[in-house]
Amino acid sequence: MNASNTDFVLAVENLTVSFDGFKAVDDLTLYVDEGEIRVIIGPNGAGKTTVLDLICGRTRSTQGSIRFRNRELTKMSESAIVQSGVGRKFQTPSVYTDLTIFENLEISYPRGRNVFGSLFFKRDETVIRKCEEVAEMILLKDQLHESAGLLSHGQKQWLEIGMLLIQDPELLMLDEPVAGMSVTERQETAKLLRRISENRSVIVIEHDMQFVAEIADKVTVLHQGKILTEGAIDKVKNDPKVIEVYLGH
Ligand SMILES: Nc1ncnc2c1ncn2[C@@H]1O[C@H](COP(=O)(O)OP(=O)(O)OP(=O)(O)O)[C@@H](O)[C@H]1O
Repeated sequence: MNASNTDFVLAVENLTVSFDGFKAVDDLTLYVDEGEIRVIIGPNGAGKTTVLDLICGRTRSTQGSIRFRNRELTKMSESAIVQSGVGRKFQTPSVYTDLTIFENLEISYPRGRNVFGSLFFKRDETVIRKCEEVAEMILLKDQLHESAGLLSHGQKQWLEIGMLLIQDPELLMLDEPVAGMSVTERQETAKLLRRISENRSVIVIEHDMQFVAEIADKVTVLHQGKILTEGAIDKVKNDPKVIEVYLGH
């Protein structure tokens, strides 16, 4: 049986990308389950960000396949990948600081995204409800009509997650979501990701091992573009190979 036609939300198989002969991702195979939080860890330059870039279509693969709900993504445009249900958050928050939290969420609502959508965009009950629902999830309901510029760094990260959630992605990818956050914000983010994964899968790149232990269903350790090991956090953090190339440093 071809392993690609499975119940996995995401099936990455034999994925390779070469930059001038250098394989940043090298024959990578990984599968992500429904409702799973997968954390990718590994030393600098291991290829973690490149894997997310490949999945969201920002970087084109040299070889291999990426199937999301059994649809091949490697030939699709970035926007088609977003529309198929893959959301990606980059490291630096990019919220509109001169708009309110509500407005930030509203402009991210799928109908408002293209030229025609925004021309005919009407603020109806559905949109308002959805913005409120997402604001509650990201702990910003009480500040809904305040300026996003007043939010802390951590809250801006949550708002950006909310701007993705409003599009209802089935797979959400986050690059170092707790970088620069306070301890309390980290704990809240862990709870937030748990709530988010109740009805979608999440891939997170993270260095903070305490946070990884709190959220990960499964950890994939990348090293030189390949999987060094994969499994539950306890297995991974005690693996001598992982200690040697990553945790011991
Ligand atoms: N567009 C590109 N052109 C050339 N080399 C690239 C490109 N993108 C990434 N690389 C190289 O691929 C390797 C993997 O980079 P990547 O950013 O994916 O690593 P990472 O594991 O995310 O590291 P970090 O933890 O530092 O963010 C690095 O050596 C990087 O310089």
